[in-house]
Amino acid sequence: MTVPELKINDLHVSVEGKSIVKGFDLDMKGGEIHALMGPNGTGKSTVASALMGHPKYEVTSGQAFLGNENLLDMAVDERARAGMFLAMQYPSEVSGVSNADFLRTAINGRRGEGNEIPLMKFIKTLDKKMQMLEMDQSFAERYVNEGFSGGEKKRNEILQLMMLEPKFAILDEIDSGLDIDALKWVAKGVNSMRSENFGCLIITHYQRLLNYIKPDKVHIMMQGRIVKTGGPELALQLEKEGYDGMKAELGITDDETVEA
Ligand SMILES: Nc1ncnc2c1ncn2[C@@H]1O[C@H](COP(=O)(O)OP(=O)(O)OP(=O)(O)O)[C@@H](O)[C@H]1O
Repeated sequence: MTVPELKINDLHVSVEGKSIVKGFDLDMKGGEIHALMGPNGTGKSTVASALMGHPKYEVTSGQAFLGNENLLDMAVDERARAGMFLAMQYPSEVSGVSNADFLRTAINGRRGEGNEIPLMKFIKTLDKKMQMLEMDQSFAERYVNEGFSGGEKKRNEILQLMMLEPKFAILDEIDSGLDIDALKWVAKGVNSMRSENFGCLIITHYQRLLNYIKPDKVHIMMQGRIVKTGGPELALQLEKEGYDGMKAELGITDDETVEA
């Protein structure tokens, strides 16, 4: 398997004609886990949606490559087949479709016709991964996310991640709404995926998650682009000083568009 590298150059994204992402650069080597932090409304989820090919998010310029594959040239399903995965900030409910059926269909969609996962292997794998996440087996038969609590939905996103084994995952605020124990199980699930063939971008507001999933790099995004990159200590600095402290350090004012 090729080691995936995610390279984003000077990405600009508009939503309903309004420019949101303004020159976003990111370079992630295969196997790395990075964290993306930034104030509300700065465009973190917009980057995620644009990379996954959401039609509402118009990439007006820039490039995004997963290995040699040009993501921006691909349809949504092609991006998923290429190994992209998004754990959503607000996971959708899919009424009438059981979690197990949903996962099996998604896995087979990626594997392609003639290469479907054998049923017994699927059941065993699902069992094992649900146990790892301390999810009750009844969640396999329940409709996708229907009636799930906020924390159960987030855990279900990680179950999808572990079952689909993508090359590159974006986890959008996977820690929001999780109690302390669930946070640990989610971190355990993500850490179990760690390998040189799996890259992961964790969008989060809280340093706490990064105590459990050690990132290789931490990026701070403001006003539509990354303004500072560092190691895990950057998240601690942010927690201590807040975004105002970071803005003062970088000389960013509220109305000003950050210059490249
Ligand atoms: N589908 C949409 N329609 C209209 N505006 C949108 C849409 N998606 C994003 N926006 C706007 O783009 C801006 C950036 O939103 P985005 O969700 O990317 O921010 P964020 O950094 O992820 O914020 P948060 O930390 O609050 O989740 C916001 O002003 C938001 O209202």
